[in-house]
Amino acid sequence: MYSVKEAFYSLQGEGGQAGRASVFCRFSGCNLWSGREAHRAAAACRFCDTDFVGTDGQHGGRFTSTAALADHLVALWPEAPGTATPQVIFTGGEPLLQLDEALIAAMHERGFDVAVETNGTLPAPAGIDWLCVSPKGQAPLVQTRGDELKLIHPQPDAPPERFVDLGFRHFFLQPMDTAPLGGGGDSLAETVAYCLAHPQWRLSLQTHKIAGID
Ligand SMILES: C[S@@+](CC[C@H](N)C(=O)[O-])C[C@H]1O[C@@H](n2cnc3c(N)ncnc32)[C@H](O)[C@@H]1O
Ligand SMILES: Nc1nc2[nH]cc(C(=O)O)c2c(=O)[nH]1
Ligand code: SF4
Ligand SMILES: [Mg+2]
Repeated sequence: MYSVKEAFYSLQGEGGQAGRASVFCRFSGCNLWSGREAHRAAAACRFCDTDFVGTDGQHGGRFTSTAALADHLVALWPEAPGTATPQVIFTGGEPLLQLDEALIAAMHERGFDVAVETNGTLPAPAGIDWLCVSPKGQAPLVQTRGDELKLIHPQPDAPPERFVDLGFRHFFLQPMDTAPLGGGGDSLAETVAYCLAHPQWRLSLQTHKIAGID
């Protein structure tokens, strides 16, 4: 049984695949926050910009079989000209609470590349084509390799220096959107300054928010 908050077709907004058309599957639930505002201040992850509670979003629901969820996601890919490889991005919430090798294989069988956005506190199943790890504060990091490390900045308890020797192909710093926290701070200026001073890091902007899309 898989619990999905919402599923939709959009452009990957962040990181090294920004701009790529993708089907998003947002799983319900997270191991670092309940998703309830009353619990935010005491959570292990306190800056989340996402509603991942329940299964009531667009194209959300409970899926009792791997094939049913895979077919549901494939149906969101448009009938479109051209030869672009379809991609599904599993996110959440924390997708590694639910994503398994069977679902990855089912998406591969249907011709999709599989990307994942994870907080890195749970081991990733085999077969993922693009693994994005976004560490959170002091939460123990078990996924120390992947395609991109995308650190939200600034996090006083997660300085970039701690991550530079890990096994990732790309290192991105993404400014913290403080709107979910009531605003304040200038994450963008601080992140730009850090990237200028530390060229190992590249700037990642949440381009879907700029574009006004999901
Ligand atoms: C909502 S999370 C879901 C996936 C997974 N739980 C994680 O944290 O990576 C998706 C992406 O949004 C990022 N994110 C969450 N809140 C943010 C914020 N306020 N500003 C910038 N990025 C944020 C996360 O770090 C992660 O890279
Ligand atoms: N367009 C778009 N790109 C994204 N990349 C990662 C997202 C996420 O919430 O995991 C996200 C999202 O919510 N929307
Ligand atoms: S780990 Fe990801 S989904 Fe969970 S609260 Fe943090 S940003 Fe949100
Ligand atoms: Mg998002």
